[in-house]
This record gives sequence, C-alpha cells and structure tokens, in this order.
Amino acid sequence: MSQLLQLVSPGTPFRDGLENVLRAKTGGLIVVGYSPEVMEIVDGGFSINCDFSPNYLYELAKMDGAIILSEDLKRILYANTQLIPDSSISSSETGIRHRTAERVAKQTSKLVVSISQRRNVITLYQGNLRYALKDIGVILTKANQAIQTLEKYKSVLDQDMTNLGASEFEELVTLHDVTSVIQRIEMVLRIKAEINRYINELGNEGRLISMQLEELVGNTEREAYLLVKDYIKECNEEKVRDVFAQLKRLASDEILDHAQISRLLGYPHISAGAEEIVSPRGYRVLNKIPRLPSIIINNLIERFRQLPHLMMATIDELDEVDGIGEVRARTIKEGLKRIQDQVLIDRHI
Ligand SMILES: Nc1ncnc2c1ncn2[C@@H]1O[C@H](COP(=O)(O)OP(=O)(O)OP(=O)(O)O)[C@@H](O)[C@H]1O
Repeated sequence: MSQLLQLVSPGTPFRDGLENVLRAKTGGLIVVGYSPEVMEIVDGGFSINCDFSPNYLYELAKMDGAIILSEDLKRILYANTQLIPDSSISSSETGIRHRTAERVAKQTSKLVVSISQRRNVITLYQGNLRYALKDIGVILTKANQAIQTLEKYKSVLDQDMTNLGASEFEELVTLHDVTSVIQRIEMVLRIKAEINRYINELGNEGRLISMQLEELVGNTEREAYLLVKDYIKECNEEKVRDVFAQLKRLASDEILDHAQISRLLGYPHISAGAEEIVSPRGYRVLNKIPRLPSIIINNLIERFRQLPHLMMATIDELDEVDGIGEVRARTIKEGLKRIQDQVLIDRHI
C-alpha cells in the first residue's frame, strides 16, 4: 500500500495528470503496466506510445474507454481501449467504470485507477486492494493531529526511560517497569507508522511533517532495540528481532497486557515474576558513551554481564577487557559516572 501511495503522491507527474482529469470531470480509467494478462483483456483503441505528460493524460481522458500506461509511468501506450475482464470475478462496485477497474486489478494484479466523473474521487485498485485517495487538506489535518498525539506520548516515554535509567543504577528495576516502557515504545512506534502512511500519501506536501517526525522519534527504534537487548532473557540478534516482529502483531489491547510482553522477553511466569528485580546488561548506557565501538561494548558485556557489575569494575579490571587500554578504561569509568549523575538529576525534575 505504501508503495502504491508513493506512486500517486502529490508532486508526481502521474498525480498531476489524475488531478487534471478529476478537475475536468471527464472521468477516467487507467491501467498501469502492459503485460500478457492485460493484453488478453484489451480490445480496440489507439496505440499512442508517447512520453507521459499530465496534459496528454487529461486530453486522452476526454475519449471514452481506458488508457494504458507503461509500468514505469513514463509512457502512454494506448487510449480509448475497451477492457473486458472476466465477469465472474466478484466486484462490490456498482458503476461500470469502477466495476471494470476492480475486476481488471484482480485479474491482472496491475494498478488500475478509476477517476469518477460525478463523485469527485480517485480510486486505486491493485489485486484485492482498494483505496480512495483522500483530499490533501484532510490528510494534512489528520497528520498534524497525529503529530500532536505523538508529542504527548513521546514526552511521557522520555520521562519513563529516564526513570528506568535511574532505577537501573539503584538496582531497583522490576520486570513490570521494563514491560511498561516497552508498551509505551510500541504505542509510539504505531503512531509513527500511521504518520508515515500519511507522509507517503502527502508526497512533497508531507516534507514538514516528515521533518517533525524525524526530530521527534528518529531515534526511538534504536532505543527500543537496545532496551530489549538489555533485558531479553536470552540475548541474540534473532531473538531480539523476533520480539519486535511479535510486538507488531499484537492487537491494541494485547499491548497493554504485561504478561504478554514479559513472555516475549523470555519470562513466562509473570504472576510470580512481575515484581521480580531485573538488571540490564548495559547496552543503553554503554551506547551513550561517545566513540565506543560496538565490538568493545560487546566485550564489556561479555565480561561483566550486568550493569551493576560494570559500575563496580575498577579501571584495572576495565583495562583487562579486549580492546581497552588504560586511557579508554578511564573514559569508560568517567562516562558511566557522568551518565549515572545525569540520569539521577533528570529523574527528579
Ligand atoms: N469495460 C470498460 N472499458 C473501458 N472503459 C470503460 C469500461 N466500462 C466503463 N468504461 C468507461 O466508463 C464510462 C461510464 O462509466 P459509468 O458512468 O458507468 O461508471 P461509474 O463507475 O458509475 O463511474 P462514474 O462515477 O464516473 O460515473 C464509459 O463512458 C467508459 O469511458
């Protein structure tokens, strides 16, 4: 769907052409791509074979019948053709143009666009997908509302993350604290995905929204990834990826279920374990220390296993880790202390 929307996003010549036809109120039926399956159901018309231009599309739409474009939308191949799709293919549309469009899309898997003459709407069909393009003003309003919601959720998430960070240094983190933060992250990511859909549909009108989104949550996926790596029972890349894949699949009410999320992290006995104290490995904290390569972070975690042990490590002990010399050991020790001080101050704001 998002690829489809990008194809017809505002600012593209194709969208300009569709808008021209819509404004002219001639109606239109357009097939994108000319494969053997399409050839089979096309009858009559003229071969045009010229470069695509929004104005040509508008002129050709004045004629009856369907227009066929090349798959890359660069050429207009045929106009004034009749499409004869298999009439046994089901269609929920009532008008002939729209019914034809839906059937052709199902039969050929090509993108078919129907522009209604009377109802002022552009409808996209591809396979079983059907999508009526919305007015840009309406989408912009929705996208702005979603950004406002996102801002609120993100600020609560930031505070929760800081509080979690502070509890980590005090060794007071419960599994419940961790699953709460993961819930919030997932909600933020879902709003982000919704806004991304609007951005796709807005094309170059969505630039400002896109910048705001990047500013607000550009880093959230990375933070979420490190958080899961910090707490998942068995830490390997495949398991971490799996947690995110499964989180995505949860229904909205399931995200609120702490037991579900604990299970994803590898803690199946939630009723007994909700208040279980857990310790992070230290991925999030170590990633905040500037210029610390990931290989060294991995070596540190392999050696000390948990953040509390890492915090207690002396400069000599840090120095013994592969890839760490005395200077770097000092930087790490100071970095850890600085992050601890900062997070404890921030928590009490
Ligand atoms: N099989 C077809 N092949 C090509 N063009 C078609 C086909 N069926 C309908 N059309 C086009 O649709 C026009 C008539 O559509 P009709 O008014 O029945 O459609 P509709 O779905 O109600 O759309 P609208 O909302 O534009 O009225 C025809 O004049 C013709 O240009």
